[in-house]
Amino acid sequence: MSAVYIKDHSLNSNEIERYSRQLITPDIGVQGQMKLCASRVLVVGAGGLGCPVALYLATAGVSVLGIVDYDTVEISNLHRQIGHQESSTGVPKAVSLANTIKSINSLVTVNTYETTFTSETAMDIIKNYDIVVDASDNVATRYLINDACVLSKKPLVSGSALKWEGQVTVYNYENGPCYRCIFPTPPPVDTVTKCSDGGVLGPIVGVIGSLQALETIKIITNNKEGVLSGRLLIYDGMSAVFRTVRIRGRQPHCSVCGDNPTVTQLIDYTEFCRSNYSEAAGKVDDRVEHHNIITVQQYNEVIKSNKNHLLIDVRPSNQFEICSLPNSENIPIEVIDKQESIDKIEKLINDKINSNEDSELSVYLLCRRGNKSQDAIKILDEKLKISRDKVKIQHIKDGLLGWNESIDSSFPYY
Ligand SMILES: Nc1ncnc2c1ncn2[C@@H]1O[C@H](COP(=O)(O)OP(=O)(O)OP(=O)(O)O)[C@@H](O)[C@H]1O
Ligand SMILES: [Zn+2]
Repeated sequence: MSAVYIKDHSLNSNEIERYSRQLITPDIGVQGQMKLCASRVLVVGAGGLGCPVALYLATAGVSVLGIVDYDTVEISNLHRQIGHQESSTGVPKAVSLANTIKSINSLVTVNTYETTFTSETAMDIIKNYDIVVDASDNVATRYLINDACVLSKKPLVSGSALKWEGQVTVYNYENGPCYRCIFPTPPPVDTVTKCSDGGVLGPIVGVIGSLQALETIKIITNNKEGVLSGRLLIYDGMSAVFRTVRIRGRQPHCSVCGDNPTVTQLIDYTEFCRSNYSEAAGKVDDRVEHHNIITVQQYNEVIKSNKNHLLIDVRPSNQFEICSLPNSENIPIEVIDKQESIDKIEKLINDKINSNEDSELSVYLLCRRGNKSQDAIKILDEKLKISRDKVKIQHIKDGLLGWNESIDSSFPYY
């Protein structure tokens, strides 16, 4: 499988001065620096991982850096995406990161792609680079990058981070496994926790992104022995523990890098993974009956008309504490099926009905994006013993993100 042959580039005095501390390092040397100064690396994602990766590769003297990101900088990115500034809010992330890089190392050529990396765009972009770094945040993009790397015979430096933990490995290097050898099928959509749901600490993505940059430097400088191929490095930031575990080698039956591959060109990864190329946009499909759905606009009318109703917010309590709509009760989805919660909901319903006897009571379920609130409908439909004559249960489509977008932009978006 793919090795990397980077031609040498003789160093000029500027480069010798700038990279002096690095080029005297054992196993780098002038030869290694010459390789770095001739190398071309593509970084997909200019977020939490992509910022440290691109910054360290640029400062190490990579010749050409490609940066792909379809998104723009937001204030909530700045706690960890250290290649962007407050003044870049609203600017495409690829451009913002490129500007930061150029202000640190003007010797580097930065190509920006302010676009989504898709099956249509991937091969055309990748062909200009020697190595690809996956700094994205969603499963569809991970499979896409993997397959594009296998098909174009390029090593892939992969990283991920969530909460207090992160992982790094190198795929498709010197006959090592690819991402599909380890994960032949995508995980069920519901089991994927996202940074925007689970949170992540800046220093965690900083550590993982730095390790990705280091693996890339080892590949470029031909330090083959140390490359993290066939091994997975796991960092637990809370316990301050690094572990490296062996993972499966290349699988002869792998559908893309195996002996008789069935994937011989890029496919539709959004269909394959039943999710899209955007972690945040993650369109939520309607999974409940039409009469169980209310829009944020309709809920706004409910509030304005003072209609008797019960609002249950099913997000985790730590999210509820940050911000919530007025008069909402927090019963997290994780515990809503417990008898204690059901009893509590029945009591809340009865209290509301008794306070306003002749009206029908609507119970509205709310979460961040309108996904878990649909699960809650199904659970309550099954568990609530209370008569449905006077009680109607609905979920608020698009959840609090929809509320922020369409009703109240001052409601914290996070
Ligand atoms: N297929 C893709 N094409 C281009 N950029 C992508 C693709 N998939 C993911 N990205 C980018 O990768 C980056 C991942 O970084 P990260 O998760 O730290 O950022 P984020 O999406 O801004 O996070 P948050 O969830 O806080 O909004 C994002 O900037 C995202 O736009
Ligand atoms: Zn494989």
